[in-house]
Amino acid sequence: MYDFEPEEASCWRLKGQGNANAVFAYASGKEHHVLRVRKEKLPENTHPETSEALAGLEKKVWEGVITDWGSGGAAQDQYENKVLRPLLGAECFHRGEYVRLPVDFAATLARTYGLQLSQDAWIAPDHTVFCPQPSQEPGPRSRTLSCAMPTICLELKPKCGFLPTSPCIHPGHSIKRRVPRFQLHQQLKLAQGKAENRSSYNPLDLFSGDSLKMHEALNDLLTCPQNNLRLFVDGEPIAQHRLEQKLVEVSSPHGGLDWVLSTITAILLQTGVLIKVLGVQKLDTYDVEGIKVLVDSLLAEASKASAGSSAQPSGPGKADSCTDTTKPPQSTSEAPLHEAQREALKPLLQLDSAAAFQAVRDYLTAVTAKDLSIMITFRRSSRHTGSDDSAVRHTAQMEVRDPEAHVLTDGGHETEYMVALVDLDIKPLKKIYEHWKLDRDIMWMVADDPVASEVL
Ligand SMILES: O=P(O)(O)O[C@@H]1[C@@H](OP(=O)(O)O)[C@H](OP(=O)(O)O)[C@H](O)[C@H](OP(=O)(O)O)[C@H]1OP(=O)(O)O
Ligand SMILES: Nc1ncnc2c1ncn2[C@@H]1O[C@H](COP(=O)(O)OP(=O)(O)OP(=O)(O)O)[C@@H](O)[C@H]1O
Repeated sequence: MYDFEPEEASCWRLKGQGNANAVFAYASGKEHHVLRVRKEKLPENTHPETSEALAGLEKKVWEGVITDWGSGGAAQDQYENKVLRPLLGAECFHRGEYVRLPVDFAATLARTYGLQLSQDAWIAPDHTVFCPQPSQEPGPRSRTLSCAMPTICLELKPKCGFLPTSPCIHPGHSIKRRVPRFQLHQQLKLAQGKAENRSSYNPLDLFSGDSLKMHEALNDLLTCPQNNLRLFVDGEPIAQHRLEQKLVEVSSPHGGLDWVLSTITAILLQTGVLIKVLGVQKLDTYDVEGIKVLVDSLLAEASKASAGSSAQPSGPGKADSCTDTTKPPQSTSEAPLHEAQREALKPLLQLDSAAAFQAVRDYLTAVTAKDLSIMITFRRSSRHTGSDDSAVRHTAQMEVRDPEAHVLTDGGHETEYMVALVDLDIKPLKKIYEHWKLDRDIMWMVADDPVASEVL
């Protein structure tokens, strides 16, 4: 469908990027696809034997689910199809098609935007626009609502929507049971200069199912969007500092920000997408404090079992050179396991290998759901269709041709919308050690900072 000759690279415009991927839109505007290109990974600071042991364990953990770890995106495809789709439902899923980019094309794109890009990429629908855009020639799918406003896409990265209750959590970390992880992490981000202002956003409110609390959570995201709220207008990404102003501008003839937030809330409730995402997040039942110990023990067992192997008996948390030894040794995180944790961990460490691998898979799957984004794309019709809601819904269903679109009615107006989930990447096993270190750093931060303890 697309020509990936190097001279074609200029047709692709950077639309967004994260840690792991850069996303480009086709500049002609005729096509409604994005190219999501995997960034080149930096060389890792991990002991090679540890990496090998982790890679071996990772294959065992996913045995029977992922059968192809080679290049070509098969592992991600199998993860989405076999693990995520049954849990999250097919509605919000738009799995892209893997493409191996020619080396010259990837290099030209990388040079243009100053990025380090791999050749691994996916073509996916552009979720920030309807197909086709209102300004374009009508096509077979184009008999959509006549629009009074541009297409708005709000992208939410809701993060973890529940408080952990795992008995594997150190009693000294009980704040984790009371304060959402997002707010605890804010503390560390502020201290590290990764966030300029504290966000008051509370994911528990967004996931509450209570429209007033959801409205409030969305309002907090607007006030301080960080990387948890992004705006696209007619497919164009809007700079974070202009987000609120632009949203006011495009929505003011239709009820302004209040209408936008109510619409988003109604869409989230109508689709039930947050309930599904929360269900997957809750597969993290042991917390990283439990899962890290389980992975340590699985690595130790694998090391014992492989005769003659020189693999390290523990994970990178102990073996690599990233461990920060400058932190106070009296911290509960460096202390040996608490008696209560030891007790709580017993059943976990006695699981047979199939159940242990399932526990690790569940944790990793939950992490995907804690990191995904929800793209909500909508536009309001100029037509006033009367006040009989059932009649309106019927008419709307007859007229809206984009199979991805649904319709919401308010005050006789029709709002066409689509919801899509993005960033559904499988998380590598080694991430568990990164999560554990981050968790430890957050706990140090909160324990050591009297202001933090007071604010939280
Ligand atoms: O660990 P967290 O909660 O900070 O989440 C990371 C995100 O940070 P955030 O706190 O949302 O700013 C982080 O987001 P940013 O790149 O900072 O926008 C990534 O999404 C990262 O995932 P990956 O390494 O790209 O696979 C995320 O890592 P995972 O936890 O999903 O492995
Ligand atoms: N199908 C899509 N249509 C339109 N925009 C998209 C699409 N997929 C991704 N994007 C945009 O590109 C951005 C980066 O994509 P993505 O979240 O996949 O990157 P990532 O590196 O995996 O992110 P993270 O750092 O959170 O792990 C998204 O935040 C979103 O704004």
